[in-house]
Amino acid sequence: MNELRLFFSYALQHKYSYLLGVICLFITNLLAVTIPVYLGESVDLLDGNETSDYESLIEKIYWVIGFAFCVMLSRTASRMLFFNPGRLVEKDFKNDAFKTLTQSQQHFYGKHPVGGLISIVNNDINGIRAMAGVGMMNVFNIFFTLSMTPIKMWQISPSLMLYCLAPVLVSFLIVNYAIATMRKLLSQRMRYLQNLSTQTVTFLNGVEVIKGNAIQPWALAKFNRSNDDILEVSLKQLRIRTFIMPILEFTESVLKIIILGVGGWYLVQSELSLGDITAFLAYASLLAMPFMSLGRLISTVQMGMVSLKSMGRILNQTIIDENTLSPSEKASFDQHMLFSKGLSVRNLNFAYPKSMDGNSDKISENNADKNNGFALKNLSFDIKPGEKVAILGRVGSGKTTLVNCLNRFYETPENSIFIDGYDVTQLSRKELRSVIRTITQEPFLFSDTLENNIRFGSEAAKTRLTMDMALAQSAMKKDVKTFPDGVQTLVGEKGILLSGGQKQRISLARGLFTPANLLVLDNVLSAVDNDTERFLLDQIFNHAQAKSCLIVSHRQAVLERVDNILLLEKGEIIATGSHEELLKTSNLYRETWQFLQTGALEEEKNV
Ligand SMILES: Nc1ncnc2c1ncn2[C@@H]1O[C@H](COP(=O)(O)OP(=O)(O)OP(=O)(O)O)[C@@H](O)[C@H]1O
Repeated sequence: MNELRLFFSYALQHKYSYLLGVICLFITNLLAVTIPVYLGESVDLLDGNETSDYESLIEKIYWVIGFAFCVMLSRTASRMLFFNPGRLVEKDFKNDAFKTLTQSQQHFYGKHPVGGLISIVNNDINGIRAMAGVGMMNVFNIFFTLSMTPIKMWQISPSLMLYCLAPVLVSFLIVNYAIATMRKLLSQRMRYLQNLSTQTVTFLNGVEVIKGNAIQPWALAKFNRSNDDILEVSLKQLRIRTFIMPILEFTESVLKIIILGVGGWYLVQSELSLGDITAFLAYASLLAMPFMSLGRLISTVQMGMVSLKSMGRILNQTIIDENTLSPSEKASFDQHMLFSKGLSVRNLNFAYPKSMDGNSDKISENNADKNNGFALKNLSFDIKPGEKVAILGRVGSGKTTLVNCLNRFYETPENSIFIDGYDVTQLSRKELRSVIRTITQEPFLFSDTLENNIRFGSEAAKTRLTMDMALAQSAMKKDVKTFPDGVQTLVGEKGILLSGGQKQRISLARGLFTPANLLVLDNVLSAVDNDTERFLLDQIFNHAQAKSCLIVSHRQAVLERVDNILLLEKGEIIATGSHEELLKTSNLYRETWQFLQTGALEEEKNV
């Protein structure tokens, strides 16, 4: 969607408010151009110096006061009627941007760093708000003033009006040139703000690394450079802005001089009265105002367009997340019965999009060298209800990639992964994730209480576990007793107040708490000791609410206990079978097993 379409798809939701605002602006301008008529007539009455004119003068003064009061009311109303939608449009854009960001694919985040996205939602949005509020108001205000004021001036003296037009046009051309320069600076400034925000997020995320390696001077220098860029461009903007306003004020003064000079000449020639000149002077002020607003309007629109372009990068992503099964499939589809036959993977191939250069059609060179560009190649296997399956493979063999394809964290290829025969790409992510629950390799905790971190995403009504049971099953009960506020303890940003093992176990508790048919555990037991590991495995295998389990692990205790093992090498399944079968059929498995046993013996000796 182009920028203007995107803008109007939001702004037009408030069309009635805008419509009322336009009516108020029309009334405001009509009254504003009527006041000089009365002022002129009053001055003419004064000029007449007749006692009989005094009553008419008082009457006209009352009219002027009345009109001025009405102008005040209608202008206030018009501002509210335009500014409120501006705020509402801002809110809607922010909400939709956040919603889209929560559904964006992983490669989107590869192209757009989080800091930059935060800056778009927090800073760039101001441009859109201004365009929807003050911008929209100025469009109509300028149109009414510039159409009504010259007509009134023309009615008094066409030639004097043409004289007045000349300086206005000259200043308009100068201002327009200045504003064209502003546009470049504006988009530069937004880019710099996004850079600074990205740097801030990156540095704060890695603050421990910065402190640990004593590289504060390096980080500070980088931060300062970005900050200097912003300062430089802001100062340039400021210089142009401070130059525009005096030009417009100067134009107004020139206009008045022309009116006094040329109008004075017409007065001497008796072509105009003193009242006409007074009215003209009042119109000159009215005319200068829209030209000032015109400058502001152009810059508001330019800023808005730059902001809409940034926002469009978020909102214009095509995220299809709905059930797209055919009508006949839908007829037999029952969400509650899903996974009654289990999961099948058939000839699954997957290549990462080339993320950093923005060309998502190309595959990642990282993998291309190793496996013709594919991180997963021709994988086929099944997980039946109740079955426990393990994935074993060297570092970088594609284990996490497979996990992320199963739950569609990545854009899973069509016709490759099926649940009960339904292609997972035709199910909504919500449907899919109510069946497959994944606990990722890097546990992520929200800055909230421990209990909330476990409950997040669970539908309380369905779970048969109490918080106490979830804590017991994830071996967290003892730890929680030592926390000052038990399960209500705040865990800090990303769980900073907890140990690595505690974070892993809380994330495991989160997975166990919410029922699912297939529990996928991606290397989640790496930070726990052997005894805890055995305890956790017992809980997972015997008490988990899930019917089936897929565990990425190279732990002996896992490999011995699962029904089936998939041995991955460079993205391909090179052997599959139970532990006993693989010991007989796969050299690599046998070697790995011997290596694991040696490692375990060493560990025991060290203990
Ligand atoms: N986001 C990504 N973009 C491009 N390539 C990636 C991305 N993530 C992983 N890869 C590459 O895909 C391959 C498989 O990675 P994956 O993370 O699936 O391996 P893994 O078996 O889980 O490794 P580990 O045991 O270290 O977790 C690796 O070559 C890796 O460099």
